[in-house]
Amino acid sequence: MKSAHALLSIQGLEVSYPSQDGYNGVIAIKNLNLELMAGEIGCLLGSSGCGKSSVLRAICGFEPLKSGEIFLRSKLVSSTSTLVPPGQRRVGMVFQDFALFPHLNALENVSFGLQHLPSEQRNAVAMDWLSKVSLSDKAKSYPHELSGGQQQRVALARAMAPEPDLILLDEPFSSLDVELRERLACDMRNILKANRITALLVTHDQVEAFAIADKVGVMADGKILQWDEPYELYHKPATRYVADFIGRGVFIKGQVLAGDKVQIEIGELEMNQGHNIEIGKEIDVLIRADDIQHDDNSPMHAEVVSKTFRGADFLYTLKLQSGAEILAFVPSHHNHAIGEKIGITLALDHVVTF
Ligand SMILES: Nc1ncnc2c1ncn2[C@@H]1O[C@H](COP(=O)(O)OP(=O)(O)OP(=O)(O)O)[C@@H](O)[C@H]1O
Repeated sequence: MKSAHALLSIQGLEVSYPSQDGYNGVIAIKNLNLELMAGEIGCLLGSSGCGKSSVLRAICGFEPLKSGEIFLRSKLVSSTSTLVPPGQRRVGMVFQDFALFPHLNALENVSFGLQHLPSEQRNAVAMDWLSKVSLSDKAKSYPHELSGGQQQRVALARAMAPEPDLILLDEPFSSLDVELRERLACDMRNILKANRITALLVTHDQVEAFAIADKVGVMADGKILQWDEPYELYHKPATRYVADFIGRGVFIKGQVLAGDKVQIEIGELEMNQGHNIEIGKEIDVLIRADDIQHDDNSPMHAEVVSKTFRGADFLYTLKLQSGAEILAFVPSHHNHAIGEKIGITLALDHVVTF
């Protein structure tokens, strides 16, 4: 159902590409629905080839639709018989490689989309946007004189300056260092929110998606499997694929007990969503790395099978008595050897079962 107040509304979107031999086409997007309210930041999250960029291209007007409709501010911009040209959609775009004009300085890059304004006003507006992304002092710098993060902020200012209704961001952090990404994702969210900009981002990186977006859609094979707030996606994944894709975890076997409980090898858990499951039934229980706590005093032990040092913590793979393996994040001052048995406790809030 299309909401009258959505800034962006996509209904039943299908996009396909012709195959190389010209016969059987590739269906890249299948019956995709999504809505963004004004000021909301959405994100499409999925692995390579799942169709994220095809959705952005369809919103921009670069792809004709096989079926479905796209509305911007309730105006039909794409359908099988309508294709409003990209330049008339009031949609801004920030590309993976930022695509700044190398021969123009930061100010000129930002003023590029402001040709309709008299030159004095154009400069003032561009300077104002540069200051909103904290780059007033770099107005005269050329892209090659700016760091990756600064180039990205110029690209964002350039996209925001003409005040589009919607900004699309295609993997905006992928060319930057891993450490930088999380901080910049947080900065970008603050800039977008401070300027009440509606944005849709695509990424394959969950940390980025969660740091920036109000709503995240997990995509696979041209479909959105779940569109939800990050907290809900993490704690209440609707499908096994989503549970697997989000966070670090494993499934271990459990048996349903009376009173909506489930027994797993390392304890008894209360199910928040397990009603109507027949007692005695075997189910899979998701145990994430952050559900397991290391505790030297715990009587329950597991053997360290492998470990990855991540700076602040280790990601341990631990073997239980049955041979089943679980993951655990353990503060990095607890440096245990492979083969050692360490004490663990279960600390689960939301039990996810399939
Ligand atoms: N121009 C094209 N011609 C034919 N097939 C295409 C074309 N563009 C994309 N595809 C196919 O459509 C599917 C979705 O591609 P898309 O680029 O939307 O995925 P993506 O999730 O953005 O991937 P990535 O994260 O790698 O950029 C893929 O199977 C891809 O091979």
